[in-house]
Amino acid sequence: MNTVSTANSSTTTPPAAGGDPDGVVLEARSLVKEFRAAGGRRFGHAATFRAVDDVSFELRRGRTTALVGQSGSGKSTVGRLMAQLHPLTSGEILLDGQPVHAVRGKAFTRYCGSVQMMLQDPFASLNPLHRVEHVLGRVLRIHGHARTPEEVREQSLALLERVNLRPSTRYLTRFPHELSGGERQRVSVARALAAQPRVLLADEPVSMLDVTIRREILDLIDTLRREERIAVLYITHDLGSARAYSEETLVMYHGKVVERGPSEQVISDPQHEYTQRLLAASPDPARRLAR
Ligand SMILES: Nc1ncnc2c1ncn2[C@@H]1O[C@H](COP(=O)(O)OP(=O)(O)OP(=O)(O)O)[C@@H](O)[C@H]1O
Repeated sequence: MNTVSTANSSTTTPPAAGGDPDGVVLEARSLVKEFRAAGGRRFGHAATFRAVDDVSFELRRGRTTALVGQSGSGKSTVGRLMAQLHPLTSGEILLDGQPVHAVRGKAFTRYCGSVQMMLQDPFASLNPLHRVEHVLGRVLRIHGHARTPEEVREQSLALLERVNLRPSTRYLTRFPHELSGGERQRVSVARALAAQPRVLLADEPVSMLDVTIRREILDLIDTLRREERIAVLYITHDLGSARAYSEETLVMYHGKVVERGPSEQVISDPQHEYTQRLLAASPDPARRLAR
């Protein structure tokens, strides 16, 4: 599959020849996100709740960074900020070193050409009225990777092969309800790949799947990371898979990153009291998934 840079947005510039020596594709700098708090106004001002508080990190080519934390710690909000689905309260997101301002319209489409998001619920993220060929064809056309029906079909089949949905011709004409949960999530991966992105934001991509299927999907994402040099943000509450599938782990608590470092180190020797509690609450904190 072609992994050409698609950073042709007016908000971005392509990397310098040879690329960033550190391989940084997408960077979060001091991200803050406040939501209006439930319960209205205080002291005459709208009360706000800070879901993300001064979060910074870098996503590098061919590497996976895990964002872990308990429910409500702010992980998904970080993912949505990086995907440009929420405006920032403050802070900055940089793609190829260039600030990305809250993008809409065509600029948003161009941003999605570089940064794709994958959600945990494949039932909700795939339109039940559309066949797989429509789902993939739409993305291929929007990003200009296929134009004619023949090109769309050929590339869609190649994408299905890439995510191990074989025979691909059979999957092309299926509706989401004709697929298993794991197959649906493979279609979600294929849809993300159709944009030829350089960054994949995977928000709990396996939490709704049967345990037996989880590893298959995580292995697939890991293969793409390695072979296509995609930068992956892996959002999860599962410390075992963060350890197995990411080089770096960030631990979030109440909107802040309280600990970060090489995954092996963070999970085998946590320094922060919250990470220690998270590990203690994990069903098998010492678990290490075989690769
Ligand atoms: N659109 C919104 N409006 C108001 N509050 C929100 C909004 N989105 C998220 N929040 C709040 O922000 C906090 C962080 O939510 P977020 O979904 O980022 O957590 P999370 O760590 O991803 O949790 P989970 O693992 O359960 O998905 C929560 O308290 C949530 O209620």
